[in-house]
Amino acid sequence: MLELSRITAGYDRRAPVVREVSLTVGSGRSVGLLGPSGCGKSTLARVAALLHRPDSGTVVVDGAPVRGWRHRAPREQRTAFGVVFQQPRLAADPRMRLADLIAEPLRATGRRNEAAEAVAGLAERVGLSRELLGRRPHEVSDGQLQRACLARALVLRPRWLICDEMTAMLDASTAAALVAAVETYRAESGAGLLAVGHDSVLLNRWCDETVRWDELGAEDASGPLAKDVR
Ligand SMILES: Nc1ncnc2c1ncn2[C@@H]1O[C@H](COP(=O)(O)OP(=O)(O)OP(=O)(O)O)[C@@H](O)[C@H]1O
Repeated sequence: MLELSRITAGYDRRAPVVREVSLTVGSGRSVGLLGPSGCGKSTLARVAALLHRPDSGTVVVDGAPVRGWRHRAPREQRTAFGVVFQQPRLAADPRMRLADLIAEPLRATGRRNEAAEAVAGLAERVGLSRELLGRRPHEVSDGQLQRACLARALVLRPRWLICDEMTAMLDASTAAALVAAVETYRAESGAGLLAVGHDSVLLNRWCDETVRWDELGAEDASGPLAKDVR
């Protein structure tokens, strides 16, 4: 289970963009989080993925409370998450060939020797040809680069996937292919998913449940209004 409780987070402690928000995703479940641009979805997604330390609130991952974010998170917790962002060009080192980009988490965790086999399998899964694997980000389309970013998110076989507007910049067929690749992985691994976006048709079709940002609510003196999604 991924449990976010009373999360307050942002970029200025005096003006947080996420206030006392709670959200729970059951193990192996998929939850779509819908909300308008700028409401704080990405910030909450980054807190959930242990990439952004909240000002207050708690995150519990599969029963273990999170005590540190980013490099302060223990490796076991950090690598439980695969994350895909909206803009692949901001998420990819422009100097790396796609094969190295996909393998980068393996190298970072001392498993370089598994790279060749893992990259070949994942490339097929996300629909990247061998030829594309040898190219650098500026030599491929946004959709091709996002395919590589999804492969990178899957390479450590995470128990949780956080997809933040993963398909927002993609054409319909690439979007469908990436959603299918996520669902194939989830079906075989039992991984849970938090998918953030503003496309209710897509998220309703993709996820077990969807929840709107305004339904997450804030908590007030009379107790929690937050909606749990299990
Ligand atoms: N690095 C940052 N520094 C300062 N403010 C930020 C930063 N990132 C986001 N913000 C601000 O925090 C607020 C919430 O942003 P966030 O990206 O979480 O929203 P969102 O709901 O995901 O929006 P979108 O759907 O447009 O991506 C916005 O007002 C945004 O301008």
